[in-house]
Amino acid sequence: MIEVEKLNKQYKENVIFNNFNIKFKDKSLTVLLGENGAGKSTLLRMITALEKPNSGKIYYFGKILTKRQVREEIGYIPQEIALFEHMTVNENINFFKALYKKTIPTKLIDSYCEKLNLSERTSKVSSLSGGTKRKVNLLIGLLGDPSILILDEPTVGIDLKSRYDIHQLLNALKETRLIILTTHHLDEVESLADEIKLIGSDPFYRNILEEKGWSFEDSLRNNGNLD
Ligand SMILES: Nc1ncnc2c1ncn2[C@@H]1O[C@H](COP(=O)(O)OP(=O)(O)OP(=O)(O)O)[C@@H](O)[C@H]1O
Repeated sequence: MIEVEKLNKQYKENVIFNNFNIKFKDKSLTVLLGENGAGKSTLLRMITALEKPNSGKIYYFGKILTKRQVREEIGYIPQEIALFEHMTVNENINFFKALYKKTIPTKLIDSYCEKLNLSERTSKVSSLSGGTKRKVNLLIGLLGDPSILILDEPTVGIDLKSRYDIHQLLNALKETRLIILTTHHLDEVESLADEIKLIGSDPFYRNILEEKGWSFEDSLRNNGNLD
């Protein structure tokens, strides 16, 4: 479980979170929904210890962790693809593997690649499609065997088949870990979400979720950040 308590975050005069509380359950995938600028990426970066809140606490499985412990516990897959383009997929895997204290065995990497339909392991990243690059980006985030996986729009701008492959793997992974994901795709919400948390103020999202009959938590409103 991740518990965010009384979190405050502002950029100069721009208040993003005001005494904000939210919880994420273990062994489930939570989708964070909200319009552009709602604060989804900011929240994920604070959970990942890449950014500091102005005040507030974040508990990971009941404990406060140091920055280094957070990095060991979390696999963070950012919106931007962060790979070495001039290296092959396998060379990227080996490079990033070397940065971790503990890593997953080669057999598990092979099995993740199989689930992702990722066969171009000896090709240079620069020659890969956008969808395949996103698959490799996800794979890199898994190398340290994280108990928490955080993905910021992992399937943005890719074809349906690649998105399906990524969904297959995420659906298998969520059985054993805590996953938080942001997306703007409703089909992604439908095929992946165990929990939906809305953090935007745009009524469009609220209305569409109600129309679909999906249960969701209205996080900013529950926290008194909205009227
Ligand atoms: N480093 C920063 N400096 C100043 N303002 C920032 C910074 N990062 C984010 N913001 C502001 O914080 C707000 C929330 O941004 P954030 O990127 O978290 O939104 P988001 O919900 O992830 O949006 P998107 O769906 O577009 O990714 C926005 O108003 C943004 O302009």
